Formats: sequence, C-alpha cells, structure tokens
Amino acid sequence: MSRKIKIECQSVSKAFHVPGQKHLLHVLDRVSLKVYENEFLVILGPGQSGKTVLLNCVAGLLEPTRGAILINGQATAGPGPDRGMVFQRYALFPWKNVENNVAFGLAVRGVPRGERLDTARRYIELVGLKGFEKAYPAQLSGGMKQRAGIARAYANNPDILLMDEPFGALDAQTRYAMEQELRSIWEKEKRTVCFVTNNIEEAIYLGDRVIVMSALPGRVKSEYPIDIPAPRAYTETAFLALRKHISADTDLVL
Ligand SMILES: Nc1ncnc2c1ncn2[C@@H]1O[C@H](COP(=O)(O)OP(=O)(O)OP(=O)(O)O)[C@@H](O)[C@H]1O
Repeated sequence: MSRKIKIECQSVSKAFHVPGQKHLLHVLDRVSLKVYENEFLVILGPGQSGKTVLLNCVAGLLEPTRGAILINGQATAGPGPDRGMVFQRYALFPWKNVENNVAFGLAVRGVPRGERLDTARRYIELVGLKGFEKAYPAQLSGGMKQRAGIARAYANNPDILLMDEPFGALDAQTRYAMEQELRSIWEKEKRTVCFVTNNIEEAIYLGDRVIVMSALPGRVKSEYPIDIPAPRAYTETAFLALRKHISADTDLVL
C-alpha cells in the first residue's frame, strides 16, 4: 500500500536581505523532502543550517524564495489549523492558566467554553499535567511548560505537528524524560510530525526517519530510516552504531 504524502517540499530555496550587506544570505538551497502521513520525521542539522526557516516555511509563516510546499497535495497559502507548532521557547500566555492556554486556539475558533475545556483537560491528562489545570506558567518547570505547549498543539487537532527544538532549553535529564513522553503521546495519538533538532541522540530516539541537513546554505545531505524498535535505549548496540554513522556524516560538532 502506498503511503499518503502529507508534506512535500519541492526544491525549496530561501534567501534573505541582510541590512547593510550587498549579497543575499542563502539559507535554504533546493530542499526537497516528503513527509508521510503519521510519520515522525526528524530534521537534524548544525546550528544555523536553516532548520527553523524550513519549518516556518512549512508552517506558512515564511514564503520560500523559490520552490513550493504542498500540504496534502495543495500549495500552502499561509498558516492553517491543519498545522500546529511547538516552539523551543514555550510561548505560553503568562496571564492564562494551563487549561486556558491549552484551550486558547479553540476559543479563537469559537468552540463553546464547556467543550473547549473538556478537550483541554483531555490533552492536559495525556501529557501528564493532570492536577495543574489552574496553575500559571510561572509556577511550572521548563518540562511542564513544554508539556503544556504540546497539549495546546494537540488540542487544536491538527493533522501535522511542527516542533522546533522543543526540548532545547531543558536540562539533559528532563530532556530525556520529555523525549520518552513525546514518543509515548505520539504512539497513543499519531500525527504527522516534523521535529527539528541539532541533537543526534534525540533524532535517533524519536524519529521514524532522520533527514540530515548541511551547514549553511541548508541542503538535504542524507537521510536515514530508523528501524530500531521502540522503546529505544541510548546504550544499545544498534543505537550507538547508528549514532557513530550519522555523526560521521554531519557537520555537527560533538
Ligand atoms: N528573517 C530573517 N532575516 C534574515 N536572516 C534570517 C532570518 N531568519 C533567519 N535568518 C538567518 O538564517 C540562518 C538560519 O537560521 P535558522 O534559525 O533557520 O537556523 P537553525 O538551523 O534553526 O539553527 P539553530 O539550530 O541554531 O536554531 C541564520 O543565519 C539566520 O540568521
């Protein structure tokens, strides 16, 4: 059975004018990739390889200079409720409690209060924040804020989740716990995920497939299907072998 393509980047290039500079800054160079329905795709690359720019193009927040992005076979025209985002910085409203943050997108779309709070509470439970519905972001740890961010993205019921280094600001221990948590949330409620990181272990732990980007201008350098069965352990032989192989192939400084 052929798999449905949810996202397709067709030779996407992006260049920016930089104030005070004569030449354009070429950030993405003919990036072509496909993401299949309910696939967990990880985009791995060094700092400033255009990963965020690529994700923002897929989100419809930026327009490619050349090339096209198709969502469900249709050209994108700006952001849409079919795509939810989770950012590295938590982007929660500090004056709203957890359930109102999670329910925010539903409120904007006019979903009645009772219904949106039911949905919010269901996802708050899914991400392990039950009991913290009334807490404010300042009362939460980094990991908890990111759980709330994931619940908020899920609550809008997008087909596609775009995640931009969501665990990059967390300490190593919390980061590992959140990777496990995210993989288990995704196993329970599958979505098409495009997850950006510069961390090789995180990429191998989470991905069904990993796309490796080159340093600026960002190009697709190679791709790896990850067929190590989940749950994966950082220390198992297949994991370590793949890590060694991918690190030899990336511009990441390890
Ligand atoms: N709006 C913009 N105008 C000009 N340059 C930009 C703009 N947005 C991004 N850039 C440049 O594009 C390059 C790639 O940035 P991007 O944030 O996509 O990298 P990244 O791979 O996500 O990096 P990191 O892993 O460090 O977050 C950077 O050099 C950045 O300065």
